[in-house]
Amino acid sequence: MNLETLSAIAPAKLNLFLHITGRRDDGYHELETLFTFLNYGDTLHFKERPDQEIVVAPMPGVANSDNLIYRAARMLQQRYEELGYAHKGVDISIDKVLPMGGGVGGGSSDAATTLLALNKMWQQRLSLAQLAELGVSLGADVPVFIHGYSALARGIGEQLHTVELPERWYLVVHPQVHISTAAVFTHPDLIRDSEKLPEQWQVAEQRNDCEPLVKKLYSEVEKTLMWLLKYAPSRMTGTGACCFAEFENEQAARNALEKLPEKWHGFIAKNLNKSPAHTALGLEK
Ligand SMILES: C[C@](O)(CO)[C@H](O)COP(=O)(O)OP(=O)(O)OC[C@H]1O[C@@H](n2ccc(N)nc2=O)[C@H](O)[C@@H]1O
Ligand SMILES: Nc1ncnc2c1ncn2[C@@H]1O[C@H](COP(=O)(O)OP(=O)(O)OP(=O)(O)O)[C@@H](O)[C@H]1O
Repeated sequence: MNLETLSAIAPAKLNLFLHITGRRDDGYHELETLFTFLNYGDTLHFKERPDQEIVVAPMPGVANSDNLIYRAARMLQQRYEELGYAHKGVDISIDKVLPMGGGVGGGSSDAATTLLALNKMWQQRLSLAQLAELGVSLGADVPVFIHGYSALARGIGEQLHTVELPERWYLVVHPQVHISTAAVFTHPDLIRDSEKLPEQWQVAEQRNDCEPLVKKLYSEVEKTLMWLLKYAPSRMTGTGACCFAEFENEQAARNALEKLPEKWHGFIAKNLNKSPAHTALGLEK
């Protein structure tokens, strides 16, 4: 039997800005946020199995049944079953480099790459729109990773408008604190009443509405931002903890990384308008 193998990146995302414009009755927040992808992320390896099993390599700190990779694979199998399409089982291993709870969307990106890669292995039966609809129940960030292009997101992050952004270099720093997205979104002091974006806007003039609260709760995040701001314009991504500084070229970003205090972890990456997962899997919009 010919068992197919496939590897693909699950890239990090940055929220170049994040405004919270309201709260829905179900507790989810309405956002206006600008997503771009980085040429840096986890790598997932898929190998078809002769049976129907889904076997995901253990991930420290995450129970197998909670692993978004497992949940995405199982969800896709079930959808295929409902529609009467054939599918196989799969072994999935991962080279994890993205910090968990870091605000760079690692779990959502792993889930999205799993959906994209398995749908490709199983003859592309579902469209990207169908995969995004499936994926949003795994995480609010999954749709943008399925969409695969830099986007302004509205709603809870699932209404996506493709944008073309300039390519820049980023120094992304993880202050080595774990921040729960749910804890930030349920905090009474979170800013939740930002004005909607005007017709014309500039990224530099925007902000991350979670930043004041997270800086107050986690002094390491405040210290990280103060340190980065010495080198370049800087902001937090998502609900933290990672913060990023934006540079015109790679060398300037590297010069700053060389001076990074040892207690923090940092990496350099370039943003990409097309997700490198889509490039790796040969997917078009
Ligand atoms: C903050 C962002 O990272 C911005 O990209 C995302 O919106 C968060 O996406 P995510 O981690 O995939 O979020 P989910 O796993 O769907 O939700 C985690 C928790 O965050 C809260 N949440 C999330 C997204 C959103 N628009 N409003 C929310 O209030 C919910 O209370 C939820 O319990
Ligand atoms: N494959 C996975 N990779 C990472 N985290 C996972 C995975 N599966 C489940 N999780 C759980 O999801 C939590 C959030 O992970 P994630 O890395 O996506 O956070 P994040 O970067 O803050 O995301 P976001 O920017 O979307 O808020 C982790 O703490 C972990 O318990």
